[in-house]
Amino acid sequence: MSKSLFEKIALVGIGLIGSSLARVIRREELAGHIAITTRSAGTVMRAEELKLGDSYTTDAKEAVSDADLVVVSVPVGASGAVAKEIAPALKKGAILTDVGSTKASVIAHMSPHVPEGVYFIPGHPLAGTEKSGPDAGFAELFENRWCIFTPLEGTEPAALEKLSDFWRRCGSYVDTMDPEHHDMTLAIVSHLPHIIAYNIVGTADDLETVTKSKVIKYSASGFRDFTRLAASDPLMWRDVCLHNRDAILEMLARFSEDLATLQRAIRWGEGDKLFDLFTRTRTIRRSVIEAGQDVEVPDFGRQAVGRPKVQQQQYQATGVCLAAPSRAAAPCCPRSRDE
Ligand SMILES: NC(=O)C1=CN([C@@H]2O[C@H](COP(=O)(O)OP(=O)(O)OC[C@H]3O[C@@H](n4cnc5c(N)ncnc54)[C@H](O)[C@@H]3O)[C@@H](O)[C@H]2O)C=CC1
Ligand SMILES: O=C(O)C(=O)Cc1ccc(O)cc1
Repeated sequence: MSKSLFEKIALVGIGLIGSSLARVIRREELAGHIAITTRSAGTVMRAEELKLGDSYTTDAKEAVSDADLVVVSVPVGASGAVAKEIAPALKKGAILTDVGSTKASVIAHMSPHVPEGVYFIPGHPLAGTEKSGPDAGFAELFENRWCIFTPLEGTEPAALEKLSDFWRRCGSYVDTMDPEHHDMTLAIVSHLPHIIAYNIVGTADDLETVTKSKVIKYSASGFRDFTRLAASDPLMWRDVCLHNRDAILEMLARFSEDLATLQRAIRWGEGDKLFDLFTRTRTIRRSVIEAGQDVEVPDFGRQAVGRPKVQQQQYQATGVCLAAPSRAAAPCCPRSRDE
């Protein structure tokens, strides 16, 4: 039997992401021992019933002691408190990582607590669903998805390589970005779609009761797609909004401007404008489908460390540079460093 990648992995938080990790770690034999901890005794019990690990405790310090890899999978607003709690028990030489949907704020809240000799490498698997809790996870969640690291300056290359290897063996492609670029990118490709979904479903819910029953009854697939996103965990998304505030506000401002332009085109019957926009966006959908799961996130100075199949069509099709302060000022994206 081949030796495990890590002798002991501690999973702090055992919801959708933590339990999916537990399942894939077991399947791929990535750890000699899986220690599971979360703050609620009921959730720890459920994890044990599901046989997700080898040991179970609500005592986070006990779970992380002697662990070679510690993965924090809790709502981003709780990451600082969790880091503070586990810090004294972390082993010298251990890798500490997280899976939070925002990165700059997680780094700000976790890194002050990380002891000397522990390698802290923030991460974010771009994989998930609208479900939460230990029953919702599945071993295939990370397959053919990106996992982005936002390493701190001076990160030990061997530790980054080992963590990259871990995520590759979970089925993911790995990449690095700086935290601000990550947060800006995710604001448009993930956070805004969720906010729009929460808003449109809320608007429908605010309609008069008679109309509302019709909305539910006749909801077309477009509205149904929004209701899936709008069913995502409220606490997790509250935290994402509060912890990626600036990037989300920037993207919301651009979105609102574009929506006002669209509104004006509809009001004034500017059919050509509508047709042109709808044609442009259709090409994006086509390149997303063509690219399958290997869709390239917009390039913000990315450095490939995994095995990404780089797909530039999505960006090339649009020419939209999300990183630029204004689209008019910088109509093209910087090219990736490894081109
Ligand atoms: N749900 C998704 O689709 C994705 C989520 N993420 C990120 O992964 C992290 C975890 O998300 P999920 O697994 O979906 O959430 P979840 O709600 O399914 O699980 C969260 C876990 O954290 C624990 N927890 C909650 N508050 C805590 C606290 N104050 N202290 C200690 N433990 C606490 C809960 O008991 C639970 O075990 C979040 O930071 C989220 O942003 C990343 C990618 C996708
Ligand atoms: O369910 C969906 O469509 C998602 O987009 C899941 C998701 C949620 C949060 C993340 O940080 C990454 C992925």
